[in-house]
Amino acid sequence: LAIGPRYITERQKLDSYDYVVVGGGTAGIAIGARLSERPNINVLVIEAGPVDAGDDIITTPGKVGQVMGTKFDWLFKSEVQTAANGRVINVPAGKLVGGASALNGMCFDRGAAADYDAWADLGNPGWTFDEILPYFKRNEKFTPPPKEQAEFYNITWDPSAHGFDGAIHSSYPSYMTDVARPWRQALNSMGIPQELDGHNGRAINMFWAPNSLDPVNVTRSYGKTGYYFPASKRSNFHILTDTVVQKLIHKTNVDGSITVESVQYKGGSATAKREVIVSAGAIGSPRLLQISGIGPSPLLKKFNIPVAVELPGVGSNYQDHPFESVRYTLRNGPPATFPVDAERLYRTNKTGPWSASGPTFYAFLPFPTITSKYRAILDKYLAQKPDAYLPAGTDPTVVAGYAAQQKVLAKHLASDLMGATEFIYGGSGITLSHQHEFSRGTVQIASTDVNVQPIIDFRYATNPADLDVLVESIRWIRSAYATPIMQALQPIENSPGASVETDEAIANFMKGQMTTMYHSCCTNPMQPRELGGVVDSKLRVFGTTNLRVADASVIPLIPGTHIQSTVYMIAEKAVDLLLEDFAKFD
Ligand SMILES: Cc1cc2nc3c(=O)[nH]c(=O)nc-3n(C[C@H](O)[C@H](O)[C@H](O)COP(=O)(O)OP(=O)(O)OC[C@H]3O[C@@H](n4cnc5c(N)ncnc54)[C@H](O)[C@@H]3O)c2cc1C
Repeated sequence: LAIGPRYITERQKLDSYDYVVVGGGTAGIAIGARLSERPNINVLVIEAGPVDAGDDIITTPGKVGQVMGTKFDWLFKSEVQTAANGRVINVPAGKLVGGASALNGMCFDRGAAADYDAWADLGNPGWTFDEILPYFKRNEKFTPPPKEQAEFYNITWDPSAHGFDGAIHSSYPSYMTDVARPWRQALNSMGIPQELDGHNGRAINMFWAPNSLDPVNVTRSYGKTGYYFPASKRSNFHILTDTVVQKLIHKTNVDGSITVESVQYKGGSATAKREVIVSAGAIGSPRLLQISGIGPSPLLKKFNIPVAVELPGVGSNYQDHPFESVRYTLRNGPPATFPVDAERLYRTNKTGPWSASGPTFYAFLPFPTITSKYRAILDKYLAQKPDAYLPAGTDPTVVAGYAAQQKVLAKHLASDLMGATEFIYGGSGITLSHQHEFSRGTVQIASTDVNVQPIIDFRYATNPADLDVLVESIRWIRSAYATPIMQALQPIENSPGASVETDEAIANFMKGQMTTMYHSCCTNPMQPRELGGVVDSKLRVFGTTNLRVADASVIPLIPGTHIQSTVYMIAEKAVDLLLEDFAKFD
């Protein structure tokens, strides 16, 4: 196997590999790297983007957000959001080794147990929280906060829920401000408890969660550092960078199933002896399947693509966490802190604001905590005809899948064990985001050319039940600011403003604001085929013999959390599923 540098040119490529992974992003690089830990396996990862050169905008925590819009971003844009005031929304997506893990805000939390139990409820054995916890832990290398920091902020954690020798560092930044203390106290005064740890299945109420942060170098921990670096030293791990996969080439078997024979890219192709894994992300994976003839036949026929496997679910079920902000001025708030000399502090001793990225303190509130109207809203939602707000002409299997999701979602949302809305306090206001939107979007090719961006339609707020949840969430924020603790800060609501009072006015405000929290997922749902599923519970694409998908696209229901650690968990579990079948292909 041994050939020179691990990131290779077309000429150095082997004739075939045990596994070919399409997309070296968050999930893909993890899968490729983990497989290569077995010396008897060789693996090729093909990534559209480069290996970054340790660019400051990627590695420095305080610079999060600055990679968007650069050469490391696919620069996608959404369709006009007709139900959300006709806006076009940027949809950033990583185009480099490590994918979105190099772009993201470094929040490293998990969903509540109910979020994943809901996946199992949809017909996916093996995916309850208890069953997937080992894979979350396998990915994580947790460093608890120092004692003084933990005591000052009351940061608590449950050691049994963390991994300590995984690939991705999780830790707390040394730089924190105390601006959220009154908020925490106010929520406590409303009877909302602080959980021991969001990582242990109780990512509800209030809790602390770490960032994907290397505590020694105080830099981003991501796909490149955690998985690519160790793998690149192994002779059985190869990667083709700056290489966009155009198509999966397959043959049809006597039973009608297909076998992928090779993976085609500009100037060449690669062959897998065992399996091909598509990990091109929530936009890239359905695009590649559709171009390759795996998808809804009406769409494929529109582009004269022969239908290899009729799978109406490919590109359906698109979910995200739309977010909005409510802005306040605090007339008696804490004095503003000026991050003087942030650059010098970071460069000299890795302290100061540049050493910190995303939030670490969260409130994910169950629906019954947010509103006493939760039952009425859920009943109204359950009474909807399943296809009432899906795109016209949605395939009956996809409608059946949505009907199953309606029941599962409503059951869990009625409990105290699933977060319905996330609230992040930032001093001058609250960011709130709907964790389980009822609307469903689509991702559909616009061309047979993989370099043409597909039609990305969130379809935000197309289901009016989403607005019911958001209106109640705004009302809840107002009730939190009405507590004596928050009133002592003398808040004035600037936006939407106290005059925006009726349900209709609040809903209108939301429609004009909602935008992506960058959690695109669910476009190749893991669900039974008769429910519009694309992969089974072992991530095998229905109707194929050697093709799996493993990335954010296989999530059936978006969990109430920032989703990167969930994607890493999927990748870690995918490796075990692949290895279970390793011998089958001998
Ligand atoms: C700006 C931003 C901020 C975020 N913030 C957070 C956060 O703070 N916390 C959190 O938990 N989550 C966050 N997320 C979400 C999380 O990072 C992503 O959901 C997750 O990383 C997606 O992983 P993935 O493997 O599905 O896709 P990706 O990581 O996007 O990987 C897909 C890879 O496939 C490659 N690819 C696509 N098509 C092809 C092709 N045809 N040929 C070859 N390669 C291809 C891409 O270039 C990419 O590298 C954020 C996401 C973004 C974009």
